[in-house]
Amino acid sequence: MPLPKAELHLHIEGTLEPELAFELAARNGVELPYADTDELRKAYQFEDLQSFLNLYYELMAVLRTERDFEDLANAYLARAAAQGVRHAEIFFDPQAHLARGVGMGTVVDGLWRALGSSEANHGVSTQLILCFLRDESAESALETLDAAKPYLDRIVGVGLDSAEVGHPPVKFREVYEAAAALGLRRVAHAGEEGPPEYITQALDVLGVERIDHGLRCMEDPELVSRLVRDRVPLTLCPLSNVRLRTVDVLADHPLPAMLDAGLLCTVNSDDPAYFGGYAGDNFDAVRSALGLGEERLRELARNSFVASFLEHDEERRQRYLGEVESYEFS
Ligand SMILES: Nc1ncnc2[nH]cnc12
Ligand SMILES: [Zn+2]
Repeated sequence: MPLPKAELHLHIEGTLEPELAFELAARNGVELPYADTDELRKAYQFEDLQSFLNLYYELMAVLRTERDFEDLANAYLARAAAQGVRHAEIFFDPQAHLARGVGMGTVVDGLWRALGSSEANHGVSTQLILCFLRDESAESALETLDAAKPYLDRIVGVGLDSAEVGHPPVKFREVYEAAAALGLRRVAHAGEEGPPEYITQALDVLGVERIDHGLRCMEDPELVSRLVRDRVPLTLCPLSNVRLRTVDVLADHPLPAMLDAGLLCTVNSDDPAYFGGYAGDNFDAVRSALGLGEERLRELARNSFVASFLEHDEERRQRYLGEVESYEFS
């Protein structure tokens, strides 16, 4: 049995495996510029975040109907459950779909067909986080939040993703204020490729409760002290960092130093279909590459539930935490 964990940094569009991409392409009559899954897999060589995003957005063309989003989410939930994920807070990128003429209702209703029955079907509780694309305009983000208003009973919070450098958090002050006024939780990608100041801005200007990635905080000791003092969770994605070349090799990942510094780190998969592994694979990889012991792994699992947005169901959070504490490593 794998270590129980929550996954807090997972883009549902990043779970599109090549086999499902081809299946959906055939179903929807979409032509992909790759002969087969082998050729597509060969394209998974990334120089940086942007080179990955280009393929990530290109492949989304196959996602057209509610059923496509349902199938995508069910495939992820089955894989995540098999790797010990008990709770998943799932990002989605509506602007990437709206731009292709796929409506907010198609996306949310489709995802919900899988998420609404995920506990019964997969034993995984779920929440949805709507992400704004930071390389789109602030107006577009506001329009997107507006389009999501009929669906807010199924959305726990907002996030910020896509190309980071040159798109500082401050650009999205207004939409985050509007989201807060609607009672939505707030997170943002910061310090993945962007500088430590973007992390500070996300906290000060956007009022985020968690930082997605946050890796580059290590360049600023004062910021590290603040994140430790305020117990701001960081949703790290080790295999993603290697594939997008933020870190040269996994053995160089700063995770052990971050834990030693007292940061509230969690381990997640980001875009598992593209980066070579789901949540449990990321745990296994840091265990072997970084030599993390059992108590460090337990700490990471504990942190994931502490950092999750389960305030509406503290009983559940305590149950999950109990599973972590009583887990026996084999
Ligand atoms: N790792 C990542 N960083 C920023 N935006 C993303 N969208 C999907 N994955 C992402
Ligand atoms: Zn991400």
